[in-house]
Amino acid sequence: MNVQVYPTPQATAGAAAEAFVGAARQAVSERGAFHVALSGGSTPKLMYAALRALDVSWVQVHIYFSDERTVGPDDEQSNYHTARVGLLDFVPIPASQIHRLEGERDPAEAASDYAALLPARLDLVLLGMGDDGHTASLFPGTAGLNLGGRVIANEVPQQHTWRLSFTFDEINAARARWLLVTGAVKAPVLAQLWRGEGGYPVRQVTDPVWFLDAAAAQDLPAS
Ligand SMILES: O=C(O)[C@H](O)[C@@H](O)[C@H](O)[C@H](O)COP(=O)(O)O
Repeated sequence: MNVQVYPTPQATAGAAAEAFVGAARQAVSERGAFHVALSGGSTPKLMYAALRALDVSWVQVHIYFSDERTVGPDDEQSNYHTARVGLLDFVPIPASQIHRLEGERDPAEAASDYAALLPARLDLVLLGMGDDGHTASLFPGTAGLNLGGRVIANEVPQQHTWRLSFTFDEINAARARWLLVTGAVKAPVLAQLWRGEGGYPVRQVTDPVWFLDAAAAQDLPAS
């Protein structure tokens, strides 16, 4: 397992941002572009802030989203909105290279259209993890956990809503997967994951690189 633990959320985000620069440089060097899917939630905000100050060849970066809430792009709940106000408004990435999941549309139609615009293979999928062990919008007990294809509409009864999400097939087809997880609230789930317990959705992500802060990693066995 590739597990990197840093003392604080800021240090964890900074390390992930530096790794993002390296991954982008390698993808551009090898294939002329960097196709990366951002995750949602709040954890990425610190990484976005760190990325704004780093040297990335943004004109060769294509941004996607691993999941999205069924809201419009200006809604503060939107993962696109979080990325836009935290990063995309501050870097010279062509608007045509920001590929938004259209949460305001019919979920099934939006999912189908999004799958059609994805590259054959993403270079990187950035993911977070909820304190219930979900990742992207693949929540415990939802149909999406077992759906194939690339992008789905997933009903999330525990949140009384639908979400748009990559499937695990899509996530695991990418060249790389990073899980950025910080905060003590995530520690119990991580400890169970490490013990092979809990049956959490995130365990279906293959060969991730874990970027953890000390609080999230506090219950893990000393490596
Ligand atoms: O849309 C979302 O909510 C995310 O894609 C989700 O999978 C997120 O990564 C986790 O819920 C962690 O969220 P936090 O970073 O806010 O803890």
